[in-house]
Amino acid sequence: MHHHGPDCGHAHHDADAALLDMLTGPLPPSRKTMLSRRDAALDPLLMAAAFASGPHVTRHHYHHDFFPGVMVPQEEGGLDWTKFTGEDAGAKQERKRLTYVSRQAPRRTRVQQGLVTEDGKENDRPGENVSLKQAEAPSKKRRSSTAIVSPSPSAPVPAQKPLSESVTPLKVLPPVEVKCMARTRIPTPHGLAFLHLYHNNRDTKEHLAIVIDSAQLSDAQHSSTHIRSQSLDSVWSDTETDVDRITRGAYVGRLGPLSQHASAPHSHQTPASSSSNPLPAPLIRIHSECFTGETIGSMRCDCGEQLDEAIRQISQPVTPSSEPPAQVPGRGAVIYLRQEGRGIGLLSKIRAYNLQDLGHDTVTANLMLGHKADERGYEIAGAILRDLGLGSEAGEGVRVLTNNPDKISALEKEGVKIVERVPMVPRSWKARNPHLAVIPPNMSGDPLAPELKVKVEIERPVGATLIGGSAVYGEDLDKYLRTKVLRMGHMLPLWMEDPEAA
Ligand SMILES: Nc1nc2c(ncn2[C@@H]2O[C@H](COP(=O)(O)OP(=O)(O)OP(=O)(O)O)[C@@H](O)[C@H]2O)c(=O)[nH]1
Repeated sequence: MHHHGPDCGHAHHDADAALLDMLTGPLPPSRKTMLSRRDAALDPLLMAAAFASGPHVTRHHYHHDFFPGVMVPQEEGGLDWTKFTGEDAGAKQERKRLTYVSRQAPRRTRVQQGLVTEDGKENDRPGENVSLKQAEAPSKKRRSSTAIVSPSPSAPVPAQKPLSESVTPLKVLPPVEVKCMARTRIPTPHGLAFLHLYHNNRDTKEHLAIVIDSAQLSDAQHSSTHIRSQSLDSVWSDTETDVDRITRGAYVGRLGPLSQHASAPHSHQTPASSSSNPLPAPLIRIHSECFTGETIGSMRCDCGEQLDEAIRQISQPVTPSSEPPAQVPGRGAVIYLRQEGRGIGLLSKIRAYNLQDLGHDTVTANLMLGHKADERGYEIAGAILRDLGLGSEAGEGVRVLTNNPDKISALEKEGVKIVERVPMVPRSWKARNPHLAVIPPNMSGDPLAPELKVKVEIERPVGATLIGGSAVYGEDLDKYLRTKVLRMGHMLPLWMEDPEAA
């Protein structure tokens, strides 16, 4: 922090002297090779140091005029010194020079505007509001001179804007938009998936859709039952080639050295035959990122197994209602949202875990840290589902894998048509209480007999997506699951407390 005391900048400063010494003094023999003189590059620094020790220039000016951004790295035109690596960027590209540009209106104008009083003092604007940016800055008297980096030294000098203009009012957000940037085939232990990466206009995170629909591999034609991204398959520019399209994943069928069919743009117009579609509605899950549960196999939560289980269940073959019934590949998607820790982020979640170790539950821990129990949003998920043609009002709707009633209502608010909720019973509960493994047939399109289901789920081979495989069981996990039921209304039977519940 710099100061604005009355003596600021006028007195002799030891630091300035030390700096000058360092720049101009003879180097000790031992340092000669380590710190060689680079006079040209240091010129502006020397000037600044010299000016800073002069009688009329304070250290305040020194920082702001020559090194804007020393204190406020995000300052417009400032250099972000937090990213300074010490490497000589000029070695690779043409050296960029610091140029001094004043953004201040002439004094005459400033006096007229009441910015400078007769006695020569700079004033704050009368009656101005302090913008957020100013509130963060150490001084309200910030000058608007700045140094910018060429090559735009001759950029027009903008007149000072009235402060009211620079105070950003709370804006109504534009409608959420998503664009699928790329898609690729991913083989998983449960079967084939197409990973879709999305960008959006709300945050800078790369949200994902794991689409399971292996039928589109063999069928080169676009069918209304295929789960395809409209934004990915659309034409992005007049000049894009088939290779561009195929590279981002806008192809149909299977991609191979001898099979390259760029997809055609399409819209998700519901075909007239949608009511006669014999397939069960696609099964989807909206999953929130959980580094601990998914990547390092944490047994504090059930996130890892939920992701694995969702991909497994969606991949299960389904039986169409047509005659004769024959199994066809399952289809659906996991929308993978980058909202770690129910939206509070990994750092806060780690702190929350420590509070949980002190005896608080997951909801209280969040509240103690100043967060809500759940800070997630589902607008982006809604937009991704629309882009994939899933759950549209006129279409077949979706079946949703969840126990969380809030998620169901949030999705319905986004206009997602949900025809069924499919519960996610924790594997460890099913393993200890086989009754739980029997899912009523109307709750799932899974035709497997209950006995077979239990066997598949408990003895399934360890998948690469879940460290520790099916052995997910522990005190922490049971505590977490109990809290989800009791404090967040998750729709699961608490069978340990109440054997009847199962
Ligand atoms: N803040 C916090 N987040 C957690 C904790 N444990 C897991 N999470 C996060 O919770 C999210 C998963 O949410 P859950 O509440 O487990 O399940 P859900 O998605 O709401 O509900 P289901 O659809 O039924 O699974 C992930 O983002 C995890 O990182 C915790 O103790 N504290």
